[in-house]
Amino acid sequence: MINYLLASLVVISAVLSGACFLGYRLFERPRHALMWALTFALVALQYSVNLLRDYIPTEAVFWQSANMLAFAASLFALWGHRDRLGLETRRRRLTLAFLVLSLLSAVFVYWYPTLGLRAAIAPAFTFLAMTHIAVILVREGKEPRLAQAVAAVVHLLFGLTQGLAAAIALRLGQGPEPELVKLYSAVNFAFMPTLFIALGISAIFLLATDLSQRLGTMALRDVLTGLYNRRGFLAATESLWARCRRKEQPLSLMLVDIDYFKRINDRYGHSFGDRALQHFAQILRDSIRAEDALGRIGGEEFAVTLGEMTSGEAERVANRIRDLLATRRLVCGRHEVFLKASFGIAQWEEKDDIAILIKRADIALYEAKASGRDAIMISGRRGLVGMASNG
Ligand SMILES: Nc1nc2c(ncn2[C@@H]2O[C@H](COP(=O)(O)OP(=O)(O)OP(=O)(O)O)[C@@H](O)[C@H]2O)c(=O)[nH]1
Repeated sequence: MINYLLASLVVISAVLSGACFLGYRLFERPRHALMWALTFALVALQYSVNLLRDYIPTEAVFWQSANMLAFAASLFALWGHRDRLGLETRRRRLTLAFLVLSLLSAVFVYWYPTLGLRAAIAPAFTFLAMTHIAVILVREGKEPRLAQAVAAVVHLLFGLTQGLAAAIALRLGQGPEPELVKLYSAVNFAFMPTLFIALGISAIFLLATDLSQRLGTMALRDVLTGLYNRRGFLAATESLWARCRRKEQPLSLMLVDIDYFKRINDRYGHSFGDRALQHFAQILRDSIRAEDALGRIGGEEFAVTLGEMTSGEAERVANRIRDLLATRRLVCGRHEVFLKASFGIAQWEEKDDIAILIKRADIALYEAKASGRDAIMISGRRGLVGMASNG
């Protein structure tokens, strides 16, 4: 009966390892997926060692190999979770922990054979590792939190059963009490396998939620600059607009288009053109507040929605951008390039919806371009408000 259970646990661990490995291969190779694949592979080996116990030459070899596999599995699980949350982990420390634990196990297995200690050391360490994972999942978790909260609970419960198993193993080492043996079997063969499967499922859920979160972000972001794309920009503008309307505050929308960008591509190449777009995006980022909406809505066309700002205040922002463009150079080999841009600004009016607001900013931008470029034009105001002297 126990052998059947162990055999199914070998298969389940192998399947979980395969699923994590697939997650690694299919979902842009997150390193933690690979570590979890290794964790479950090591657990599969650990259950195999238990299953093949009768074929292992000595009890000492059995305990030492089972313990070392358990230490390695817990350490890889821990490393994977820390890696996923962006927490630094020193490989040297992990190796050291593995060596010290293996040595300690060897002491209880070979030099001072102590049944309780050699059986308790691995679950005791797993308890510590799982509790650590549960704590960092709660403390350092990122949005959305549901999958992480579930994983934290499962890790904690699994850790607690391991802690309980360790405590019972310690007591059993002093003499087999029938009640304790029963409890030990219940923990090892009923709770632990169930929680172990839940643990595997929670890992797969984490990988899946991370992926869907990434896809959601990618759908709203421009890959080259990291700014919003048109869709993301419109969504961010909608919420800014709703907030300003509620608070009866002004709002301005600014379209910015790099001048003669085609020439940059033609002269210095497309990849330099890409760098120029990133450079331009950074200047825009540095010129506005975090709560403003900023997007790249076309090839070399950008848009900024400035909450609680009149068109006059938006004009000051445009001038700040022009100042930065004039001072921050781009270098391509021996060449220095300074970008220039044209600006169209429109302030929201009662009758406008977002489409009309954008349309008005677009007409102003067109006029700025038509006037000779490197200029700022405000919708509804006659004439240019800013134009470089060497325009
Ligand atoms: N490197 C690079 N170039 C791009 C990208 N998207 C669009 N472009 C280029 O941007 C250029 C836009 O050219 P035009 O629409 O003629 O605009 P322009 O040369 O800036 O002229 P004006 O806007 O009228 O001042 C084209 O050469 C596109 O190939 C991109 O992602 N990377």
